[in-house]
Amino acid sequence: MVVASPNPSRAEKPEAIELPVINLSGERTEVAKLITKACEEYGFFKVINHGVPEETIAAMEEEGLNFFMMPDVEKQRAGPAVPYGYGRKNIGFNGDIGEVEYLLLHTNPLSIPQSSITISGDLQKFCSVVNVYVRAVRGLACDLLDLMAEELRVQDQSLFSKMIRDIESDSLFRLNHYPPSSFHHCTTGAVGFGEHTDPQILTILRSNDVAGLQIRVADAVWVPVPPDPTAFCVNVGDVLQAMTNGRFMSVRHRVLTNINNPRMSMAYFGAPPLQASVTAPPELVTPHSPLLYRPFTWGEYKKASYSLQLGDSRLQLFRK
Ligand SMILES: C=C1C[C@]23C[C@@]1(O)CC[C@H]2[C@@]12CC[C@H](O)[C@@](C)(C(=O)O1)[C@H]2[C@@H]3C(=O)O
Ligand SMILES: O=C(O)CCC(=O)C(=O)O
Ligand SMILES: [Fe+2]
Repeated sequence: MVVASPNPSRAEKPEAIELPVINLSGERTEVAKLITKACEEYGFFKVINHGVPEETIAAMEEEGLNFFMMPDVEKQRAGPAVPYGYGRKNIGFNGDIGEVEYLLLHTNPLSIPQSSITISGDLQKFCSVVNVYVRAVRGLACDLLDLMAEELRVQDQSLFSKMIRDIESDSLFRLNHYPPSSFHHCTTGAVGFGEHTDPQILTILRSNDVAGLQIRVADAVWVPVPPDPTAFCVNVGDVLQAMTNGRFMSVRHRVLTNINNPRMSMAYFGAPPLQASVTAPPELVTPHSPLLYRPFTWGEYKKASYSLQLGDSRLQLFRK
């Protein structure tokens, strides 16, 4: 378990930055401290001994790979991703493009497009595997959010987690597939998913054993996140930055494609219900740290996000 300490020269040496890896089987208060520190410093950490069963992960990975291996016509039956379904290259609705194909689903209830009768061969099995996986990673996200609330001394310790436990939660699940770059003379990959922050509360992400994810540290340097089959990556999203009154920061990240191997990632985006109000609790607002963002609903924030481009800093629009 290593947490890099602030170091003025680290911006010049990305390889010297050790991203936090937190062992969830450690002592509760110690784990809560490490998580909070990582959210303040990076808005990002990895977790190991997370409790999500290996079979659940393996089954989801298998379904994901089967889906992306299907012929284009079959995959396209699950599209276009407007707003949910199969998409390729186009990300969002404002001209963002990446070397990626994806399946984007709403989780409450699972939004499998009606026309995609052949998803992965057996639609019912696909849905059941996704539902089991989503339940497991949502559980992990809730545990992490409760630890954060505890360490931040927020009175209602389920303040964050209850938003994604809500039956009306607007959470999403996304499978991304990045084919290897075809530019043989390049040593670095193409942009698979351009730089952005995730708008939601918390993202629980994992990938196959192929690198590509990078996070932006100290607004200065892109740090590669090595793939790790035993870990989940956790991203702080914009809503959690607002709800912690700027104490946690939503992490900017991007994906570069690998020149030899296909990368597949699976992301759960824990979000509030559309009508839920997003603001920092009074415990995190003091004369020293006045309220940074005006209260907004998740629906309002989501609408603003979708009207902007991937890399835009949307929270700025809500600064007081
Ligand atoms: C360009 C866009 C794609 C995105 C919606 C947005 O307008 C800005 C945020 C993007 C993002 C990033 C995290 C998730 O992958 C995502 C599903 C989300 O909620 O916000 C995507 C959106 C998308 O691909 O539709
Ligand atoms: O593919 C990845 O590792 C990250 C994808 C991502 O950032 C996203 O889907 O929002
Ligand atoms: Fe993301």
